[in-house]
Amino acid sequence: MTRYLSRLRLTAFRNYTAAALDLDARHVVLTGPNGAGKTNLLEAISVLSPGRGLRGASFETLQAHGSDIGWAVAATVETDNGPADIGTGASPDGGRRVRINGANARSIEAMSDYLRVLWLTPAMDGLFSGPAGDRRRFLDRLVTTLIPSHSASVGDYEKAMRQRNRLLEDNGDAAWLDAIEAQMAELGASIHLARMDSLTHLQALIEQSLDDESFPAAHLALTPLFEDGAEPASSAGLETALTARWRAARGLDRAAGRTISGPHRVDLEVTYAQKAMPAALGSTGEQKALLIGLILAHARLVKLRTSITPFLLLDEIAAHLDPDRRRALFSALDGLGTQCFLTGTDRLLFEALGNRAQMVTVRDGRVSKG
Ligand SMILES: Nc1ncnc2c1ncn2[C@@H]1O[C@H](COP(=O)(O)OP(=O)(O)OP(=O)(O)O)[C@@H](O)[C@H]1O
Repeated sequence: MTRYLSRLRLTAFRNYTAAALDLDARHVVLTGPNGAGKTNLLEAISVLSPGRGLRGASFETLQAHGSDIGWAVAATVETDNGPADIGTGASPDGGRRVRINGANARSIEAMSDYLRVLWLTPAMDGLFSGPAGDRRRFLDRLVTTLIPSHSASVGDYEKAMRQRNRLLEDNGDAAWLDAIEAQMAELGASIHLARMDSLTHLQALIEQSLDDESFPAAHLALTPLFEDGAEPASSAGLETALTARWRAARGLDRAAGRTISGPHRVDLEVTYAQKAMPAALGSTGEQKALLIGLILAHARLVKLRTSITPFLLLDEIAAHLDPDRRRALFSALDGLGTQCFLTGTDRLLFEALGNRAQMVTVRDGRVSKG
């Protein structure tokens, strides 16, 4: 059976006061005017996974303005082993609560046993040639969908780095700096290796999509750029290299007020048919087609490595594609065997999906079927 969301409930989430949606296993098309709440609904699904969701927003911003009830998102996931009720929301300490089948769960990572979520949004348009941060977020998202604890490791690394920056600023104790840099190096090396491993697997699947004319991602190459020019041979080698680099850079980092180099600065070189981006980029529609090819490869990878078919959230994608590519997208989504959530302002864009999708109208933070 295809895993699917059969029910979704939003409380005090963005522009939704309270909304409930019952769904069947088909794709879900959300249509409605600008500002209706379509992306917010996708974001609600995305926060059912580790990390901060598809906008990368802090949890406070998810809270509906003017509401004194804490935000919450709950869903029922239908699986081969029966339905599972999962939910997350604001917790009094400013973090988030996680509930699975009526009990509190230790962390959001536990949710990954029930669902994995991937998305493609207009904010990812700069993935190939925009700022490095966009590619880092993509990379960490890639790893998190395969190794759910990755998101927390990145958080721990960043926390340790902030501590280091504060210690440098305060001219703190050198032994403390040694200890924090050692902790950063251990976390940084494992984060780096997980990224490289996931990227290698993704690249292999990208290359296998050769026959896909509509989404010709097969010629796309994502290659890590190393600050030192070459990748260290082992995790231990990387830890040693990072520790040495940070120790040597204390003066420079103190002057800069931040840690100038390390795994938090990694970037990817993106080429298409061996040509560098952005020169190799075609039209807006062709770029979208490449991004779709990439996300489809990502979805196949998650399915292959975790045996959990991920839910796919595609925000405003159909509008950029010509009718042939739209049809190809819909059949590619069918081929994945997952429930996909698509948004758009124009219902006609989804006509070719016929009854393979259920239509949902979104208006002023309210949802209705049909
Ligand atoms: N915390 C919040 N509380 C209340 N409203 C919010 C909150 N955060 C965002 N909004 C509002 O939610 C509305 C809907 O946003 P959303 O991005 O979901 O629209 P959309 O239907 O995807 O529109 P578009 O077609 O323009 O992309 C916006 O008007 C925004 O101001």
